[in-house]
Amino acid sequence: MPVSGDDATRTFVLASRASALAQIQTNIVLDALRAAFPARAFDTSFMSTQGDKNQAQALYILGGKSLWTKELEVALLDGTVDMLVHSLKDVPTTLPPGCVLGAILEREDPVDSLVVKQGLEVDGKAVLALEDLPHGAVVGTSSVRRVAQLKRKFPHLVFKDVRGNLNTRLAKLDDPAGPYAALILAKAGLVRLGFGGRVTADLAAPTLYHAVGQGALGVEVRADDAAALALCRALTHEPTLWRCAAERACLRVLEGGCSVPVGVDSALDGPTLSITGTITAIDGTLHVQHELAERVGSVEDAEALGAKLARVLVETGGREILDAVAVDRASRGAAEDKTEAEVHKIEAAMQSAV
Ligand SMILES: NCc1[nH]cc(CCC(=O)O)c1CC(=O)O
Repeated sequence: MPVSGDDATRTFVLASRASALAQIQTNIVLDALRAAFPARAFDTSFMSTQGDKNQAQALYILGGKSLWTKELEVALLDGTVDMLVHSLKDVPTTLPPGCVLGAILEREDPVDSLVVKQGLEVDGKAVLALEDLPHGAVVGTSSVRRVAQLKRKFPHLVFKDVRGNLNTRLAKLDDPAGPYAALILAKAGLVRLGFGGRVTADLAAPTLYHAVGQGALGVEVRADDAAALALCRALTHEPTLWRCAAERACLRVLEGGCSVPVGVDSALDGPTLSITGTITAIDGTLHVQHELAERVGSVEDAEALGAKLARVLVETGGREILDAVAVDRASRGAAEDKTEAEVHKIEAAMQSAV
């Protein structure tokens, strides 16, 4: 029985996946709620996604679009939990009916970082940048956005998938017999997990435009849960909200998720919001980029700016790039076409992802 009303004894249950990063992020939100509302009760629930057969079936029927968040949303909507804590970049730009983003917390540095294999030297010198890596050196990342942009700027490097949670990935990197010279990872995740010391260099724009929403935490609640929404309002960091609203509106118009080669960079300078958007072909050959800046006075203004940016990108060559990405994906098999066994495999992979 969903409990959406408010009484002083209500316990708000925060939930996320059970990965180390997800748990740390949930605890960040928990600490913020306890600090702001010392008289209220909060609890956490960490959901392992070794989903039972019914859940796997449900995921299959729902399609592969938002596997990251679907299972948690089922628990949110049925009232088992009250607040879902996500890395905002993993949250689809359109939420299911009945779910809303109640809070967006202050963003960590959204840049991607270069992490070089421990002790790696080239010509007797430590590697401090992608430029220092020799022809054919293998860089690990599973993100099409990172591969597309970096192939274009560093054609001498080879990009290779790397899977597993952060510890596993770093172990694969440092394995003397392993193929990787370096990895590209979101700085925010490294810092939150206590691996900030492994960052060799930040790859900020214009070297690499980060993912929409990267570095920010989002809290998803039931749209009709006025009490949870009121608590969330106290956690929201307005400058992060405006920047992320613009970034997400841009991606929403481009109809992409985290698996399209779309990069952004945004800044709020007084009332002026500026946002750069990029779309890059998977092989790095084509690239469109545009920057808009406007005075904004509301989240709606920020969203309008992001949507306008998307239209400019589409009209200046972005449409052709995105269509080519869609064709490429279809040829590799759409998520909707996957068998239940394949969905299980995807789930297991996500479970181990950071
Ligand atoms: N897609 C995985 C993911 N989702 C959120 C983060 C890191 C935290 C963040 O970007 O907010 C990561 C890891 C990475 O991309 O290196």
